[in-house]
Amino acid sequence: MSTETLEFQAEARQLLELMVHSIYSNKDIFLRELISNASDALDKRRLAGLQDESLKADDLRIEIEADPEERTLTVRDNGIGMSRDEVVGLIGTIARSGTAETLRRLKENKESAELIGQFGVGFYSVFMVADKVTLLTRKTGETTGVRWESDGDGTYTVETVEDAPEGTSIRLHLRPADQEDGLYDYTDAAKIREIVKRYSDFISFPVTMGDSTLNSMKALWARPRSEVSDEEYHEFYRHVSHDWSEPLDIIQMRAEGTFEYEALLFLPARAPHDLYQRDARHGLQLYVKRVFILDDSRELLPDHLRFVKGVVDAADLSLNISREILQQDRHIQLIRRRLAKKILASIKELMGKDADKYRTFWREFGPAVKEGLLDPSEDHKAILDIASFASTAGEEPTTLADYIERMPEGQDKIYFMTGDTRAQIENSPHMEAFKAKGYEVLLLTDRVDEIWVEGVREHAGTEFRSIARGEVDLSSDEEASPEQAEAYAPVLTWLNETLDDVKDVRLTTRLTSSPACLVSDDDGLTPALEKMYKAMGQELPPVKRILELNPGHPLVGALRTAHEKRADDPELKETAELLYGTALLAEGGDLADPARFAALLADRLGKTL
Ligand SMILES: Nc1ncnc2c1ncn2[C@@H]1O[C@H](COP(=O)(O)OP(=O)(O)OP(=O)(O)O)[C@@H](O)[C@H]1O
Repeated sequence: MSTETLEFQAEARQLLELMVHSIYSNKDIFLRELISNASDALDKRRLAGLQDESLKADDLRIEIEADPEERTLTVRDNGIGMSRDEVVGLIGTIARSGTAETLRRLKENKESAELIGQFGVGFYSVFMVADKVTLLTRKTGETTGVRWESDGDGTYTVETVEDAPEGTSIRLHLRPADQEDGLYDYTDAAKIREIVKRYSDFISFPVTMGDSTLNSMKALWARPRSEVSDEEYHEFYRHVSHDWSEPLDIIQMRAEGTFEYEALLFLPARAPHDLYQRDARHGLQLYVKRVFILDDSRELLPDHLRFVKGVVDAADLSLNISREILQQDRHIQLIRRRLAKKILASIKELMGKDADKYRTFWREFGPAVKEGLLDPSEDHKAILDIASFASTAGEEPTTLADYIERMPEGQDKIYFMTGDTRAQIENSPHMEAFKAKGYEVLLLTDRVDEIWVEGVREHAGTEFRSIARGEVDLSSDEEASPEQAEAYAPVLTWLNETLDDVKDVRLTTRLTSSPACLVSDDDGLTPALEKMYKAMGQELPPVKRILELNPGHPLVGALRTAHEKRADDPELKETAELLYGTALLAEGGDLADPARFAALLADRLGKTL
């Protein structure tokens, strides 16, 4: 049979290069990766046998064979195997999105181990310890197999073979041991045993070498927490998540009664790069009575908790359950609700017992968790209980409970403003009266904040209130007097007619130092929302806001007087435009016609000199 020589895809080649010039000090992990892959293949094989009588599988196992003379190590499984196309597609390429970006960062970065864990080097890690790798595989149901071979340089060969056993065997031609470089003698039985025990003890198939079985095969989620070491949990976490960093928290639960299940869940310590990509792989592994059924089961978690990793083992589901059924199954919906509740409760506990971990969690996953506030069927209180927000009270984010606790006499609302950056909001004119009064304002800069504040009205009995919306209701000593209102009525009416882009013009006590600001109606769209809708392709009539004027500002006072004296002066109209433009700029908004604004301003400045 002819042998074909193919090139690794560019990104795969870069990753291989990193492997060959080994960026890890711990090379032992190659074996964990091989066993992990073999275990996944066996899971699939077992399931195929359960779903189709004719494929019944027995004696599923992983065999390790070392040959000190030849300096080879072989890891063999009788799992599902790979077709020729799969070998080329899965081993020769890295399909995961974001790989190029991650590789670029890896090259520059020292936190490489953590970064690389985000997409898992998996199979390629063999090139840390081997200078030649031969993979022989035959997929269940196919008659011919494939031999794949590579030295870890830019190319590999594939050929069809007639007599391959079902499953996959991977033979490593080991590099010479070099203890200083962390490269051990991987034909040494004691070393192999140590590695398997340490990293792969929980694997549910026997891992054998000669006559002995090296692992205990105990399902971790079925063991009491007190009997499992942190190290074992962490290894298991790596197996299910492909993430090399340690999880922030471990959540275990068991439901007994009419519908029994066990769950072992992990909160990761960092967000994967694809957390906000629709088609990304998220979700839990589903087992039925210790048998692996499905990977990435998003149905087991609400979307806003999609980053949680782990396993659910349900006792009463059918082994034939499909994703489609999963979506509608009443029990699954029940599990999802219970898991969500338990996860939020665990995060709340984490807030109390380890503030640092909680802060890391919220920094990484807060924006995702807040998506839950967009779903009316979710428990908003439970989500807001574990949320924190940037605030004018200090550099550190605050919880709502702490905010409410700090509210001074007279304040009865949770004030917030949304925007792109903290600085932009803090310097916005809307803030002035709140600063003056000493009222704390939450600074909401995540995109999702723009949306949830539209629907969520209160927390723990205290209303939310945007400081850029509606009339300001701060009880102020400087309320506009009836005389003032009367004096300003003509100029306000005139401004309203003159400025096409505003829906109303009124006086405010919101401002202390700026002349003007723009606010949305109580039920009107905000500019950020308008932008979002437009980005989604929705046609909207232009959204108009209200121009609020500070009667205490000299410019506003002078405009009123000028209007009284010479209402027809065309320059007054330009002043009105400048006033509106300034209000827009001050909040970080975009002018419709910046060139015109600049020309008007330059003209005015010229006249002052
Ligand atoms: N022993 C095996 N039997 C069957 N398929 C395998 C085997 N080893 C690898 N594969 C296939 O090759 C793919 C790529 O493996 P690789 O280890 O590089 O990445 P991965 O397992 O998908 O991810 P990670 O490395 O993050 O665990 C696997 O997803 C699997 O489909």
